[in-house]
Amino acid sequence: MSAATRPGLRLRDIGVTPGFVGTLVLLTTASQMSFLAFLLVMKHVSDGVLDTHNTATAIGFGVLFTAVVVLSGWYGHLRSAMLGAVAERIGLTLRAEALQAAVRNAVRTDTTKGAVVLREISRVQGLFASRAAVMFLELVGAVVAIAVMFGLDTGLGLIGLAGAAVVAGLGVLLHRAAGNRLRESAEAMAETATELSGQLAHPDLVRGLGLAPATLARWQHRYAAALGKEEATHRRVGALEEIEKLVSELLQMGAFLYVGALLIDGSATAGMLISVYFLMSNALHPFSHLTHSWESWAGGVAAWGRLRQVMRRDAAPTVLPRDPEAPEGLLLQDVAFHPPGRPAPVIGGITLHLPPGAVCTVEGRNGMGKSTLLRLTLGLLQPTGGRVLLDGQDSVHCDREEFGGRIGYLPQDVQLLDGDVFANIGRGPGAAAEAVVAAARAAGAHEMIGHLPLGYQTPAGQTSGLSAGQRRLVGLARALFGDPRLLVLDEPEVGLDGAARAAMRGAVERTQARGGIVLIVTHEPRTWADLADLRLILGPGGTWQAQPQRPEAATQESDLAAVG
Ligand SMILES: Nc1ncnc2c1ncn2[C@@H]1O[C@H](COP(=O)(O)OP(=O)(O)OP(=O)(O)O)[C@@H](O)[C@H]1O
Repeated sequence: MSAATRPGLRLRDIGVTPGFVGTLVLLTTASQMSFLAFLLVMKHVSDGVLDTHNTATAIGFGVLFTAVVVLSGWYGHLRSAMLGAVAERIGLTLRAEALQAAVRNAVRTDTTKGAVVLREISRVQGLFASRAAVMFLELVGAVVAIAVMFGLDTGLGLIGLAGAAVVAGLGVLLHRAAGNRLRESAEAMAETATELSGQLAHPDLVRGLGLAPATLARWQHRYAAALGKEEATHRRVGALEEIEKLVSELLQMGAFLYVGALLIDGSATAGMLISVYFLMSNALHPFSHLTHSWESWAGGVAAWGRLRQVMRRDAAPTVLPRDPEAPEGLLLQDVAFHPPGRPAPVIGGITLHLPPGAVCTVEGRNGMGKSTLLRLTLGLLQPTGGRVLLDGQDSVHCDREEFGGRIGYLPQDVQLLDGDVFANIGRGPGAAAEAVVAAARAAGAHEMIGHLPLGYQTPAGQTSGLSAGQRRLVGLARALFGDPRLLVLDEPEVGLDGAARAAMRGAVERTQARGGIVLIVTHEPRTWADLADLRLILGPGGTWQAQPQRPEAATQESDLAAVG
């Protein structure tokens, strides 16, 4: 079955609708028009005032000027508020969805992309928050200003046009000078910081093996190189920015002098002389603003593209209804996993039915695909062929929250999340206390937790002082929380003492007795031999073999397993 996905992230999902863009264009045009009206009125009125010395007209002119400034400010405020709302919406809605896609991406590719996705979201937010997204609209103002300059005098229009071309050209130069260097050096710096924090996450190893000086030296060397590159680029960009500013001012002054000459010549008015300064500024500044915000604009657009890609490729799969024909329990129907580029599949078309109350051990040498099979069963990995159904519900095309509630999973490397022991067992801080304690008791962890300094309130994250065995027991309690229908244990016996092993066995027995299904990856099949109904043995190249352990169970439940 192919993974049906949503059409992907669109601009309208974050509120950038045609209506939104239209309103932005209208506000920008209105602001430009009011500026233009102001200029024309100012020109005529000031020429009149100079001739007639009429104070009332001068006051009227002042009032008009204030009104236009207030109006433009109001338009600007409205526009900022609209853009701010988009930035906020990106933070509120996109973050959750994009992070879920990042988690799916991380599970699929075995990488940690969450932090990268967060950075991409911040970049897109920055695009709107910094107004860089609407810098292009400001170009309308430049076109209008140049057109008015042509209307006043062809020579003046040419000065405006040439000035805009020079500033835009300098912008291109500026962009070339910065090129990808700023982004590259920022990425190099982020990479070195990530690498360092990755190494510092294993302080015992780094200190114990005396790796600290080498680690720091390597980091310092790479960091200094990235910093040097960034500073050189900043210096170059800074110099070009200064040149651009100077050229803009010279051009403005040039236009002023040109109209001054026309005035002396009698072919221009004083009003025109005053207007020309504002007109030049309107003709040049949008280009220079665009240049200065180019990095954040280009960065934001590229980040948007990458975000769309992640969200399209790792969009939430569509939820399929339960298959009414499917039998109760866990059904693996011709499940295969053949990653591209590999000569043979990791999992080669397993068909298996485990009815309620069945225990199955999964065996095989290192690298034979045991963990991959568990991930396929849990729906964390999309099979390249076949499907997995738990009580008729597809494990990939499901409501993850609902499906996750029916699953208990104890991975090989137990990761406890930030928060206390209670929140970890209860899969969140709002769980019912009785259910959390019941799960802890079932895992044989209740007493151990009682002896912790803060009991169930003991922090359980990475920095907690829980031992590896204690973490495993808390992990088992989390797996048993809510009496899951399917309990999946990845090498559960590793690193546990006698009492903890007994608790683990007890948990399997109780799950079996209440009609749950248990899947155990193990390198010690004998530990589970008396409980297992079925042994699934994985071999190289996706080969597999299913051996029923209890003939009576196999005959009673004729479809306990199909043998491949
Ligand atoms: N998403 C994936 N893409 C490509 N290859 C993968 C993917 N997931 C697993 N594999 C490959 O499948 C093989 C089996 O890995 P898996 O972790 O399932 O083995 P295992 O039997 O659990 O090993 P061990 O006993 O050492 O834990 C490995 O070679 C691994 O690289």
